[in-house]
Amino acid sequence: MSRVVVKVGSSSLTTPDGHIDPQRLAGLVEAVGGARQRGDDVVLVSSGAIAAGLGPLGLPERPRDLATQQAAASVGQGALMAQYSDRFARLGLAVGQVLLTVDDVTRRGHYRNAHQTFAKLLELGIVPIVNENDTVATSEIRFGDNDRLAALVAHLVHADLLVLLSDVDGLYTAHPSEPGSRLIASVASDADLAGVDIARVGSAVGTGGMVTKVEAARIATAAGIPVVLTSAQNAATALEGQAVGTRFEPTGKRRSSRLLWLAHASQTKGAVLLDDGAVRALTQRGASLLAAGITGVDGTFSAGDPVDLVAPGGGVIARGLVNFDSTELPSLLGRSTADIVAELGPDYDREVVHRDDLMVLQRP
Ligand SMILES: Nc1ncnc2c1ncn2[C@@H]1O[C@H](COP(=O)(O)OP(=O)(O)O)[C@@H](O)[C@H]1O
Ligand SMILES: N[C@@H](CCC(=O)OP(=O)(O)O)C(=O)O
Repeated sequence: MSRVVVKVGSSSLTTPDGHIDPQRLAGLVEAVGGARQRGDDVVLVSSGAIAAGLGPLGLPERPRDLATQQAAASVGQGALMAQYSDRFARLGLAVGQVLLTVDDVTRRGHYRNAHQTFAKLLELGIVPIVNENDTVATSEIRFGDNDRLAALVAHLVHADLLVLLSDVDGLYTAHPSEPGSRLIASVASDADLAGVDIARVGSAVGTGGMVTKVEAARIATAAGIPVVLTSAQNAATALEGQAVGTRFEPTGKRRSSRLLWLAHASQTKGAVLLDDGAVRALTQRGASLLAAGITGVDGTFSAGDPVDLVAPGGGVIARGLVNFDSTELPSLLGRSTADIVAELGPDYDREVVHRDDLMVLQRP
């Protein structure tokens, strides 16, 4: 038995006039049902809320402004879930809706909660259907694309495989309409992507084209999870474990899920500027960040927010969840914790960023 996260794009589920395509949705549900019958756990990450809301709202194309996107998502998400519930019920399977925002998975308490929600749903044999909570997500807190969301969910649920389904049957050496472009069957490392052209955007309803899919594949494979990228028509074949589309091999090992979200999903609210000693302490010794090694603060943030940690040269060397508000930090800069506690009391006996809440992105 294995655990699979399947992500399906808007273009594979909806018609150009902004409605759900019932046949294609049913085909996907059949494929997922087959995997469940074999005993596999499946989490479905489904896009299509905005695209499926266009028709009912009489919108001719994907709106550009956030408020109308949110309204379309609100209508479309309900329509999608209604069809999924109906189709899965015909196979004797129950579905559970999970709508996530970035905060749900980066803040410590919320993250644990999301993890437990998935564990319980899977234990009960339910097929979780995940999307971003588009209706409440503002531009600052948005993932914006479900490819990366799926990679992070795959890591969160300890998946054995991530399947990315699109309207194209795999990654090509250049846009599939370019003469001479060829399907790439296997990607073992970044070196195999050298010279591959993924710049051209995809369908009118999809968001990221190949760029976000390759990025998602990088996140998942770096965390030890293989990825298969293929078309929705090939869903059953991919779920049966047969070679199809493009397979990305794992390049790294599993690490703390919450920190993976922090590095790849969160939008930082500001930055904390470090001196050379602090950079060395973080990158070489895995230490926590103390006020003594901080030279400045940028932006407005509250305790608990994700921030960039910036080296003297300007490079972002890490991300972390900060334990102080941006208004509190300036008076603490360069001071030892003992000195701060002596003046301000035991409440101030905390690291600016604890090492457990910190992800080093690059070593100088
Ligand atoms: N090198 C490439 N190989 C395959 N597809 C590519 C490539 N470069 C760009 N694309 C485009 O990316 C599209 C898939 O992305 P997108 O439309 O966002 O899909 P989805 O809605 O499934 O997320 C393909 O249909 C294709 O037009
Ligand atoms: N959350 C959005 C989808 C975002 C997205 O990544 O779309 P797609 O590129 O079609 O996978 C929605 O449901 O409309």
